[in-house]
Amino acid sequence: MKIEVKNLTKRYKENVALNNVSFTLEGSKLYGLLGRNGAGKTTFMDILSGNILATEGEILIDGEVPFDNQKLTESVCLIKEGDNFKKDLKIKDVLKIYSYFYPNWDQQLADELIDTYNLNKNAKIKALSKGMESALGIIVGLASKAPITVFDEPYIGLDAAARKKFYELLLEEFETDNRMIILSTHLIDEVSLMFEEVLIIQKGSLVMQEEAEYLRNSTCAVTGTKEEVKAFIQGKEVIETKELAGVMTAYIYGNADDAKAQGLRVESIPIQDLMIYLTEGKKGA
Ligand SMILES: Nc1ncnc2c1ncn2[C@@H]1O[C@H](COP(=O)(O)OP(=O)(O)OP(=O)(O)O)[C@@H](O)[C@H]1O
Repeated sequence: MKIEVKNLTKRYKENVALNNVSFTLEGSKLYGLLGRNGAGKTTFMDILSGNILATEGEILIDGEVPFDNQKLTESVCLIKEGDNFKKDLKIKDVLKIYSYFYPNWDQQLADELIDTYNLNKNAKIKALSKGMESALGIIVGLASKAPITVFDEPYIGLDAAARKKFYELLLEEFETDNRMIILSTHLIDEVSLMFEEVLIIQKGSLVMQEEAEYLRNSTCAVTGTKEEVKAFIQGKEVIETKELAGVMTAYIYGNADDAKAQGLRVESIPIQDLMIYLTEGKKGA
């Protein structure tokens, strides 16, 4: 499916959550939607899911506006950080409701995942721990088989092992199904290797949209003595430098194969560090 975001603005009174943002997402990819607190990520996901209206501009899904459009809302499954389900329902009721709503619902997958996450189908939502409720969100999101599935920080309260399971499930999903998944997360280091494309939003504006592979190949971190690194980065496009006890690391754009020949250590830059740099507006050396 194709999502076209055109000059999208959302204002809450004087608060501008999204400011004239435009971009396109297309095909079955795992998108990472990143940004600091309050950047506008959730607002974008709410408009995409047809939950709220834009103030100006629009989002088109395969050419149509999602608000009040049942065909499209059946194609988009948004799982939020919490409060996805009514507290008085039982897990089995939640599964039934979602199975009616999503035409591609996969009951077998839902049942398998209920076992995987050790949930009791007869338990009420209000009796679940935070982690259990998050697990149910993940189960519903995956079993919905919605062509566009959006996870907004879906794992509050989930421990590291349960999160790892979620990442494995996401990857399995990609091997077997054609669907676009948008994952918004602050745990970037845990998932960045899975992203195929990364979007970074800062204060309501898009500051970067790039293929993750390109990011990995077009930037690098070079480490060595302060003198060596300073000499090496002369004339290069530097993102950031860090120095500790005479050892310097420079994040630069471009290929640094020649740095290895000079005895410098060359590594890739964690996407999390790029995000912090881009959203803090730090200057390079
Ligand atoms: N219902 C609302 N009423 C007023 N302001 C709102 C509302 N929802 C969001 N905002 C504001 O819009 C801006 C963007 O919020 P949003 O929740 O989209 O950010 P976010 O990137 O999802 O943040 P986080 O990573 O903390 O979840 C913030 O300044 C927020 O205070």
